Amino acid sequence: MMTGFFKMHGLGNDFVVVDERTHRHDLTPARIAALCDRHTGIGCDQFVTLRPACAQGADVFVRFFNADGTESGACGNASRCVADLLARETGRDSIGLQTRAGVLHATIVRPGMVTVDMGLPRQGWAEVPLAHACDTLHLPITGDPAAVSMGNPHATFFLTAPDAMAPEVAGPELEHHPLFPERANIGFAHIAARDAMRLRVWERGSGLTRACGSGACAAVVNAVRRGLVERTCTVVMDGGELVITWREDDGHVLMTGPAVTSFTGTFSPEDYPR
Ligand SMILES: N[C@@H](CCC[C@H](N)C(=O)O)C(=O)O
Repeated sequence: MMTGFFKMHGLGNDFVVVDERTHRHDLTPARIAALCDRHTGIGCDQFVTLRPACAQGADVFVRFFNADGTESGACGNASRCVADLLARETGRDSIGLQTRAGVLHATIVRPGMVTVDMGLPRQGWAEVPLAHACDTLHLPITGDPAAVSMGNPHATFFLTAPDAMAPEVAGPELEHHPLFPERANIGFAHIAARDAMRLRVWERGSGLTRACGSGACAAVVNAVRRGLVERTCTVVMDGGELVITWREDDGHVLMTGPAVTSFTGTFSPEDYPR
């Protein structure tokens, strides 16, 4: 039986989205990893499945998988893409996304431009999670990164020059640092102004991507905690820009940026190893 998919991206962070609301498709972690392979599969940074929602206020239950087949609680760029998809399906401009990290509310700013309320950042060491108690604003790792969870674990390094650290060199080891029991996404940020930063992210389970939405939220939260930027900040990544606001009144983080459908297609799950 053929499975339909949407190929989507947010700032070049790309996804295969499979709708399982009416029919499950036997998508094991190994099969997802094979489908994510850019040479022998469809190719994408993350694989996303949609199932019926069971939480109040949610239109759909969204699951995010990395290219290695592991699951993550959050994916900012894919959240915008799924909201855009559902908005076009329903004709509404407000969509509730149930994720493993909670229900996120998305608003369509205009066609193809979406704001997602990514909720509260988790700043406690056990919430990130870290392997032992320590100050999440100054991790005991060379380079002095800060950590926070946006529903998934992030560490952010603040660089003195844009290319002071190369994500593809430092990222793989840091992702597996013993301080991160669930591994971590590693951000490399350079503050350009009080309202702008440059960011590259080595993503857990997917490697260097062109943009990371949750990583951008984490970088702004960590930069605000360190007094480096204002609460609204433009994050410039290889694939383009996101505007992130860490709202003062309720502590929620809002992420605004594009969502694009590249093409649709079909595949046969049985053609990929289970
Ligand atoms: N690209 C994402 C994050 C995807 C999940 C991440 N690699 C993890 O394992 O937590 C984004 O846009 O947030």
